[in-house]
Amino acid sequence: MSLINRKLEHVEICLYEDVEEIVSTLLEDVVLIHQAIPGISVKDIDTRTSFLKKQISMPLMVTGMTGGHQELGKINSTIAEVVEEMGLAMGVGSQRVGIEKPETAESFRVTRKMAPTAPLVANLGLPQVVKGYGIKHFKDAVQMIEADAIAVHLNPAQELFQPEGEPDYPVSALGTLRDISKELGVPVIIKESGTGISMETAKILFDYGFSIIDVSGQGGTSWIAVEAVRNRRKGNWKYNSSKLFSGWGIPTGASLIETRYAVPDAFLIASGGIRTGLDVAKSIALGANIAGMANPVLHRATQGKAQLRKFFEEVHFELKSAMFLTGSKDISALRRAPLVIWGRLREWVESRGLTLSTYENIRKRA
Ligand SMILES: CC(C)CCOP(=O)(O)OP(=O)(O)O
Ligand SMILES: [Mg+2]
Repeated sequence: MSLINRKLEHVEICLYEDVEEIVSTLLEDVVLIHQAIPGISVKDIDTRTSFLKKQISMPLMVTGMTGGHQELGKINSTIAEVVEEMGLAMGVGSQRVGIEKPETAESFRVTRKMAPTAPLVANLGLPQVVKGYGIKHFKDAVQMIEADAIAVHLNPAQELFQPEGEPDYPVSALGTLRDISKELGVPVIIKESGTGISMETAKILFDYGFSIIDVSGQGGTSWIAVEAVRNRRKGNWKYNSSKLFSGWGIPTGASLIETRYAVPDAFLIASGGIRTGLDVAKSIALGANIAGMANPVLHRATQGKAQLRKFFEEVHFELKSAMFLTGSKDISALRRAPLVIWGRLREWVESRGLTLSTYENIRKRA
């Protein structure tokens, strides 16, 4: 029962405890340049793009959050219905519980039932590959939601501070995952979980053949902070240390630049603290192919479909607003939109030995 309880506890903590925005994404240090003659009309703006060989209405996916209990299945169902209606993409939470507790698989399966055509992303953790998960587990997870891809989550910081965590992350697991991916039939996405991907790690992922990367940086939900709450509730000795590390990780804006710099041809998903359509626009201009949101969607989903629909409509308007005011008629134009990187994000880039002029060329070719 502890695995299922952890799934329920994670969602309850993300909804009701203070575990977000411990530090900034540094996206506030990205300024899209205003153009007083945009040269286009808002009505002509095209926000569509493609993801996993399907077209989506704007470069946004709901990144994997939950599943593993009937109540969590209701959340997946609500999100999936609105995602399908609005032409977006969606991931599910770790399906380890759906495999180890088959009675909970319906809480994942409902996602494809409610989103028959949307791009859907399955989810398993690299710790499970270390623990022996093989091609059958991966095929089961993909089949469970008829997924278009599977995200393999990297969560070493969360596992380290989780009371029952499994902080084992040998590089050899990537070799095992590469072998699995060759037989799987759908692409493997590598996603972090709120602490970001560095340029060193991006290079290792690329060397092992993984080039669809969700950076999931710091600035949104801190999963170390989530486990700190669990430690507090359980009186676990790790509590103080997990509080100390709650802001650990690479801010999303910095992780996006590092990953794009390291792997210029990767398909990049920018998640971790993406809260508005302006964040989405900045992420695309900075080099992401699409953006990802989780916790803000979870909050609206628990308020009902109408609230979630209204939220996505606001995000779409904010994205179109940034595109109009930068004179970007479509997503490929937005990717080349002039921008300034200043403040701490500029300091981060320079102290990591990256040159902004080189980055400018890289981000525009993506
Ligand atoms: C992926 C992470 C952000 C949330 C789930 O962490 P977890 O260790 O509970 O996931 P598992 O059920 O796969 O162990
Ligand atoms: Mg785990």
